[in-house]
Amino acid sequence: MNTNEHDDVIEVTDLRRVYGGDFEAVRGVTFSVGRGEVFALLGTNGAGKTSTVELLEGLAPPAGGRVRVLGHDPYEERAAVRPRIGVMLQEGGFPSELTVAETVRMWAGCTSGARPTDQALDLVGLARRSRVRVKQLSGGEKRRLDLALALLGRPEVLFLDEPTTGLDAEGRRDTWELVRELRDTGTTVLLTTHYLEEAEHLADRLAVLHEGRVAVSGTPAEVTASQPSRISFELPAGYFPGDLPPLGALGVTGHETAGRTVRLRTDELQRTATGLLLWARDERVELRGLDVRSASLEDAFLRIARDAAGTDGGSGAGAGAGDSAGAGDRGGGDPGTGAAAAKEAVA
Ligand SMILES: Nc1ncnc2c1ncn2[C@@H]1O[C@H](COP(=O)(O)OP(=O)(O)OP(=O)(O)O)[C@@H](O)[C@H]1O
Repeated sequence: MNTNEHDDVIEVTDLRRVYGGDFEAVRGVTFSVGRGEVFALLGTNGAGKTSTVELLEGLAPPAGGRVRVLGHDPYEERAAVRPRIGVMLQEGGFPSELTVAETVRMWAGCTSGARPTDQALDLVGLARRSRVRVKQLSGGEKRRLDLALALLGRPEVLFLDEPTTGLDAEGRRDTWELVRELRDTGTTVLLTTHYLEEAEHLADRLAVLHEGRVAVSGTPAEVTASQPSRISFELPAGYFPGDLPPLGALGVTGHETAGRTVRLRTDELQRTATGLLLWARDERVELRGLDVRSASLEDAFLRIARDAAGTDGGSGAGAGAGDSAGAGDRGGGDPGTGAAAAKEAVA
């Protein structure tokens, strides 16, 4: 048994899952999660997140590779693992005629060392709704009830499959706060999410899955560091792209122009921004609409989706084609178009 604080509580090595004998939904996934860490699995629809998490929960045996949760095989040694984990599935499926409190009490009957019902409901902000029938709860309240049940046995490891889907902004923030509190008291949390800001706010580390494989992993900062920062502005009246200072000398790695809007990519945001502002000062012009931003997790995520969809003859996905020239490379060079399309593909 793991007792060391720094032990990996979850270890996944070359994990595989096959459906119907020939469809490989999980194709060699490897990652580990340390005690007290929040780890997020992100990915496009159908990337294999739920398929992976179900193997960690011991709901099915893997087709290949190895899973250990708290040092045990969660499928073969289910009895050793199950009492120490909490699971919040995507679909709860409770009897709809029971009240909220009755549902918790029923669940508590199958859970050793369960928290008192009031405490469990209080944790997720459902105490006031304890006498309401489950069928009368809103979608977001049902997600909270799911979470209360997952927390009932004071789990060492918590699996949360899209925990905030259907919650309003306040409910989402409350859930994040709760997850942080649990993490701070030593609970290990593995969550899947479609919300990139959720991963950015909550996760100590994350992995982005794509088509059953880990496309990128690391801390949110590490993952975003692999993406360029962006600067955009309107060309001052009477100026052409060729009038700008030599962009390569400012650290610009790519640029495109759409109408009067210039968009630059750079790995050296401060150097590029400084050079541009000094140029504007010397020219005595204003850079209207100036927007300077570091890469976000969303940029990294969209790039993965875009790369995956990038075999369609070079439309929005080929925004890099605009890297070579200053003037006139518009249309397909508009990264907004490509990003929006990619975002739709992953929404
Ligand atoms: N029981 C099943 N039988 C056959 N194929 C399945 C089964 N469950 C999932 N799949 C397929 O396996 C792939 C991975 O599905 P999975 O649900 O793990 O993805 P996901 O990343 O959780 O997706 P989402 O974000 O849409 O929930 C998909 O192509 C899906 O259609």
